[in-house]
Amino acid sequence: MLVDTKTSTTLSHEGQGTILNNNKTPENLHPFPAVENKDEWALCERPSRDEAEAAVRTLIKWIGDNPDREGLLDTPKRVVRAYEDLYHGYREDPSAPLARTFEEVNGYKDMVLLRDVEFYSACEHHMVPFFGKAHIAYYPRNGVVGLSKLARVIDTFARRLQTQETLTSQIMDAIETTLAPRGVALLIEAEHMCMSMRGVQKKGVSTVTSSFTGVFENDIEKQNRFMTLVGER
Ligand SMILES: Nc1nc2c(ncn2[C@@H]2O[C@H](COP(=O)(O)OP(=O)(O)OP(=O)(O)O)[C@@H](O)[C@H]2O)c(=O)[nH]1
Repeated sequence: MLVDTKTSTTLSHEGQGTILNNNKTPENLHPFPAVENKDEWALCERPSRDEAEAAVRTLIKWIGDNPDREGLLDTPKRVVRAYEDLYHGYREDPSAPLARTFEEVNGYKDMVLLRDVEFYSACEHHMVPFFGKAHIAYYPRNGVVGLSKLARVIDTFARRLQTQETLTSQIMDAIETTLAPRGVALLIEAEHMCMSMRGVQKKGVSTVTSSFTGVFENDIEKQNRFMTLVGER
């Protein structure tokens, strides 16, 4: 939640109480914290669009090109617009898509599994893409959630600077705390371009992360069933 007066800004977010009194207007601040559970997120002040475009011009010069040549003249504007799209997760509340559940599902209590949810993210070390598929399952407790909403939660976290491990934990935490199902299973497989197009240059490496809670953690048969269904093609 963001509360503002013209003279002082107070920000708070579920589990992340931080007060900021610095005479900033809301436009100067990101609505959701980039850093979970740390006071550092209060430092996430948003520069102006002009400042962001100037930074892109600087990077163009840094790589050795001329930002004033015709082909690059509008590039800073395009890059800043593209960043708004690529990193839209910073402007979204990850718990919002899960707020609405459907309770009348004719007593359905078995596993709900979404396989092959495509996602695109960027690693926080090099700001280079990593992308792949997430497989997510849960056992309902008090109803089910719209299928697209799970994919939205994945995207909200993916569209921030990430590590694959943090992405995995954040998706799990959001589903656990908002939906409180009987258990969640999540497996993410991804290729990191920072390993293939630069640096060590190993193409086709698939990094796999996983997380299990509730019945998936305690009942190995349920966990195995999830893994089998994810592996079956
Ligand atoms: N654990 C983890 N590491 C990642 C992820 N994305 C990128 N990395 C790694 O982050 C590391 C950063 O290492 P540094 O030594 O600080 O950076 P670097 O000199 O650019 O490293 P190289 O990639 O080896 O050239 C690299 O080993 C990347 O492969 C991720 O999602 N999870």
